[in-house]
Amino acid sequence: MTAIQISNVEKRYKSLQALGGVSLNIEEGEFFGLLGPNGAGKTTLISIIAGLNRPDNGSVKIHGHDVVSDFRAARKKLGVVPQELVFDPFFTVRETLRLQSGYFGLKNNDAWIDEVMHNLDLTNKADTNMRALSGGMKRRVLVAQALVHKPPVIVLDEPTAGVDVELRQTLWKFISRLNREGHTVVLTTHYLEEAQAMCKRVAMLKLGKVVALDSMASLIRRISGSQLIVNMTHGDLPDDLRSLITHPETSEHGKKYSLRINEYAEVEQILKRLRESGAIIDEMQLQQADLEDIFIQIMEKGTV
Ligand SMILES: Nc1ncnc2c1ncn2[C@@H]1O[C@H](COP(=O)(O)OP(=O)(O)OP(=O)(O)O)[C@@H](O)[C@H]1O
Repeated sequence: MTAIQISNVEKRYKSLQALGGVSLNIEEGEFFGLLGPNGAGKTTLISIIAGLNRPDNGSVKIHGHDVVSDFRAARKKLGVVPQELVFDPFFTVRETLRLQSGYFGLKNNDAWIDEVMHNLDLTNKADTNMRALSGGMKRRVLVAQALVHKPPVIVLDEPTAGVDVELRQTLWKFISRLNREGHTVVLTTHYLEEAQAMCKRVAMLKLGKVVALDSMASLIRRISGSQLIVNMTHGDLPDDLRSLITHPETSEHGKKYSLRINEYAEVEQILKRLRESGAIIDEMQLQQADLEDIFIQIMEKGTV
């Protein structure tokens, strides 16, 4: 079944086209990444998915329920962790989670609330007032709140922005477990390493349009080859190797270059040529292409 069906969604803020006809299908059980630079339209799309913002055109369905015409049913299937920390400061953590359960008509939800708190390392803060929590702890509650009704679809809008390593690990462990148990997860993040580690498929948005949509594996494959980074204390790159330069870098000691290589055998050839030319290599590094390289290429050139 399709977990989230986004069909030709358009959204305009006065003269600004925030979303220019976005279509995407996210299947049940996927771990999906929604990536893009600031202002690409990710949060606008998520707020439309969450039913908090209306599209000017197009539609979104969660497990077949339209987020506008069938809002209540769609909302039950969905847990959204928003980017901004907004809370009622007068309640404790447990009260906040009970209230949220009540919003979904769930009574006697304490066993699950306890489990969620335990998995997010919140148990010892259960009776603490929200206003007394640190930012990172508040973010944990925000995640817990999104999960109180065990939604089959979980959407996280930059859940790790400004949080420490410990929370990241706790959060990813729990979210991965939920994904393994069948929950669909949609994630936006500016930490591309995180997206590369977690997401099986990604969409990249630019100025409100989908500019790439593919599995992580084939996106990574699309960018050809790796790079050999050499730092030379003596000599310089021979002319016949200059066409391999991806970007010259400045180095305090000697000359530093990143060279494009398509297969490892080429490393040997390059080193041989450098030796023949009298260059002395001080430092050398082999770097695999990663999601960040692809992201930069797609955002700059529109394709890889
Ligand atoms: N309520 C609003 N009124 C007017 N313009 C808005 C509003 N919300 C968003 N925008 C604009 O719409 C565009 C898309 O914003 P959006 O927040 O969806 O991007 P984003 O991809 O989530 O960015 P970020 O990575 O910075 O969170 C931006 O140009 C933004 O300034």
